[in-house]
Amino acid sequence: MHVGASLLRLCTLDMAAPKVAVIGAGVVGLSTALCIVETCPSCSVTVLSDQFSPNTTSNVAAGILIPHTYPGTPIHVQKQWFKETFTYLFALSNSNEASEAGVHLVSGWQIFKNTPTPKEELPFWSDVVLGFRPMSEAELQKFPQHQFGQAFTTLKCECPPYLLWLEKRLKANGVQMYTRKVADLWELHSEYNIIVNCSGIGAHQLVGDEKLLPVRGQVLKVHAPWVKNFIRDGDGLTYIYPGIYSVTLGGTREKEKWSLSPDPDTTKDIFERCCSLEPSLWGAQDIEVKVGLRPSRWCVRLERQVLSRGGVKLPVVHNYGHGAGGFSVHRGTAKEAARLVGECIAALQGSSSRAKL
Ligand SMILES: Cc1cc2nc3c(=O)[nH]c(=O)nc-3n(C[C@H](O)[C@H](O)[C@H](O)COP(=O)(O)OP(=O)(O)OC[C@H]3O[C@@H](n4cnc5c(N)ncnc54)[C@H](O)[C@@H]3O)c2cc1C
Ligand SMILES: O=C(O)CCC(=O)C(=O)O
Repeated sequence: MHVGASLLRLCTLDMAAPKVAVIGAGVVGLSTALCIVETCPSCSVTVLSDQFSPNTTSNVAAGILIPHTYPGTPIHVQKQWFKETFTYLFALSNSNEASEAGVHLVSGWQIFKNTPTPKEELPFWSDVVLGFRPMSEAELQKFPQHQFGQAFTTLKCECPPYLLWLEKRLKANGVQMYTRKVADLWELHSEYNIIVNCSGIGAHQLVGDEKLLPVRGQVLKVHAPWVKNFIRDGDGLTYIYPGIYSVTLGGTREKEKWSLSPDPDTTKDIFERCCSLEPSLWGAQDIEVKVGLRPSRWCVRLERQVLSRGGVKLPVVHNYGHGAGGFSVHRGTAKEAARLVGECIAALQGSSSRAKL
């Protein structure tokens, strides 16, 4: 569209009902869209995504709420994001929607082969999860290779049902959802007032973010309904997370690897590592292999940006780069993104009333 025509079009967009496009339908995009409609009921929100559940990275995740640390984000901010997410999902797990949303409490152990560092011994999230305490000698007898451990109760999302639950909530709030690959944020400027970028690893190409890199993860989903407790090796590589329908066994963390093809040798290695922690898993059945690319970054990109081209301005809120912890912090970052959308609306309303004078 000609720049002059788009300027005119932008001016005629109704600022009483700002049009917001959220790019991405993973846990971050859907929860951000939901927070926007909750905080700005007059907004008209549309989700645009080239893939929806079941074809997102978010579908591959174990969905456990155990934060990963973003070195470039202050710890108190990360704790706030985690706390808001935990509080939100705890209430959901305690409601009559818990089974549909696939959200439940799960108890278990994080174990260490060597004495942990002080940060590992008392992680920043220890007073957010429930009942965090050192494991007793009797509990540690289950893990003869490990010297130290922590017991606690946290939450887990069964990821595909949780994403569908979010989609259902969005539809009930009048949010439109369209399959569309966005090649350039500017292609949306004549239709929307504000763009919210929740494209996960897709942001590498969409906004050319070279600080955003994939960390490939392979996991197995197995049928082992007798496994009730989670087990996480403190090195973060080997984990067992029982869910409602399957147990997730992990994992791998392969930096800058883009392949989505499962690797059979890795499958065998993951299975053996998990069986050495929980020998009853030798009896597990129906092994399904999944691969996802964690959108990893030094810090989550959660900020406002105003793009400018030929005198036209396009407000953008970025919310991507959640790496290995998207489920753990999604609600907290979605709330902050919605607050930033509110700031964009206030700025647009200010400039449209100035233009009328
Ligand atoms: C094996 C594995 C296990 C994990 N386990 C956990 C866990 O237990 N707990 C936890 O907290 N985290 C976990 N994670 C991390 C978690 O999966 C991610 O942090 C989270 O899914 C990121 O969500 P997202 O919405 O940003 O990305 P995605 O789920 O990848 O969603 C991005 C969306 O953007 C869309 N998109 C991208 N580019 C474009 C474009 N140009 N135009 C239109 N649409 C576009 C995609 O189609 C997709 O819908 C795990 C990750 C992996 C790989
Ligand atoms: O690290 C964990 O324990 C949870 C799984 C996860 O977040 C991951 O594999 O990225």
